[in-house]
Amino acid sequence: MNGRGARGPASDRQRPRGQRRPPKPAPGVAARIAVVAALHAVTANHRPADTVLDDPSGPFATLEPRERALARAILGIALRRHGQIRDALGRFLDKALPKKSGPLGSILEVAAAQILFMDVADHAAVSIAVDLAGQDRDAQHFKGLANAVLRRLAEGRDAILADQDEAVLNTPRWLSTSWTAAYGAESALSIALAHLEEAPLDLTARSDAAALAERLGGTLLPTGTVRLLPGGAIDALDGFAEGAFWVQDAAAALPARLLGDVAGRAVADLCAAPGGKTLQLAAAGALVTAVDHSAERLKRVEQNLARTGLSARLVTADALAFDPGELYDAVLLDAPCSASGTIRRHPDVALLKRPADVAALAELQRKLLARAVSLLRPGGILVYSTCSLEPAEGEAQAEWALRTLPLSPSPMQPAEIGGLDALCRGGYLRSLPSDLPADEPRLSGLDGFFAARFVKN
Ligand SMILES: C[S@@+](CC[C@H](N)C(=O)[O-])C[C@H]1O[C@@H](n2cnc3c(N)ncnc32)[C@H](O)[C@@H]1O
Repeated sequence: MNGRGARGPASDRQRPRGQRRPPKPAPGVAARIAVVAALHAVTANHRPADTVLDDPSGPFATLEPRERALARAILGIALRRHGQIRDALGRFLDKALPKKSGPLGSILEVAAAQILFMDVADHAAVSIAVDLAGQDRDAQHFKGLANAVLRRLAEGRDAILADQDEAVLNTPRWLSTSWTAAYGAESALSIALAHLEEAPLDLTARSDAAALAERLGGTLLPTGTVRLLPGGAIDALDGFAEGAFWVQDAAAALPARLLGDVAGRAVADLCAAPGGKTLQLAAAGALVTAVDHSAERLKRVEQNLARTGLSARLVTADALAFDPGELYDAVLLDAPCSASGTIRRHPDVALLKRPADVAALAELQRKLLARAVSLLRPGGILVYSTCSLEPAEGEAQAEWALRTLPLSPSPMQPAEIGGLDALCRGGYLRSLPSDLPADEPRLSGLDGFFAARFVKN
């Protein structure tokens, strides 16, 4: 969006002396302004939602906690149900919106997210949207259109929702084609449906997972993860400040465990930030060297280590050029990937990623695999993992590594991951968002993850 009229009020410092403070937006309006800007940043400027949410000069930065929580909820739905929202709006638009309509598209989508999927009064969603359009130089010409479309949407809501195929509409075709080929039509559908639910809050305990589950009233999964319902401030949870846990999806916590007993062993954690696996390895007594090329992201690892009282050597470097002059007992390569396994947690991934990204990342992953092997002593263990559902970033890479690099397979056993047979596919770890179902959808599922273990010849 061009932001005119949709920006927050100027700070007191910037305001000329004597000028009156502009009126504070009515409750809920600041949240909608921020969501419109954030949605536009994702869909038009292709920025990952997390970078927009965390941007200190971004649209969420000045929101008060209550507005922020509302804005996050609306943005989450607008991204997760983006295909349905666009389909629904399209039913009332004869043609594409004019190019010179400013943030009108995002304003309509944000209002539609509320009308279709949230417990918000229709008239409030419509009137705020029309007001926001009115405040923008370009969108103001379409106030009438916005009003008419959104009113008709509210009237037709039930019939539209009954008519839509939510799994199809919210899943890009190339992803459903890939999942159908890899896992079958039934599983592809289950994955798409799992993506419509918010993911649970998963925690890894620094030491005693059972005690942490009891302390927080969470569920202890067979894999050792403590699971809570999503929502609420993580830093307000009992034990956060003292570093009793860190946030980590239950599937993301499995690859580090495949390295076995690492106490006293030299382990390189390549592509380590924000450090969930570094913390696991350090907590298990490994001498960890955590490598990431992003100094910014390594700061998060540093903060997490400080909070949990754990230690690791942090190295800012391109893993492809990392040359420590020593060999490691084990290497964990949690490679950069399309992240298509994390769509439940990051619904923007479905909107931002393209098949070409998978191809480019697969090439990088092979280079990183070769580098990882060169850092291992003979007999050392390599675990390669990605949070992707695409076999091109998982199984195909493991098969390539076995054909090309001095590696032997080391198939994993279900007992190593809490006895979850279903996740042990062909000796590899392969989790799907539809795995580990529970009665409460928001306590169900896992990130889509792949991991393979090898021994260096
Ligand atoms: C999937 S994330 C890693 C998540 C992390 N292992 C964890 O458990 O928290 C991938 C990371 O790879 C890093 N990365 C990407 N390319 C890299 C490279 N060539 N060398 C080092 N790090 C790289 C990114 O900065 C990012 O932090």
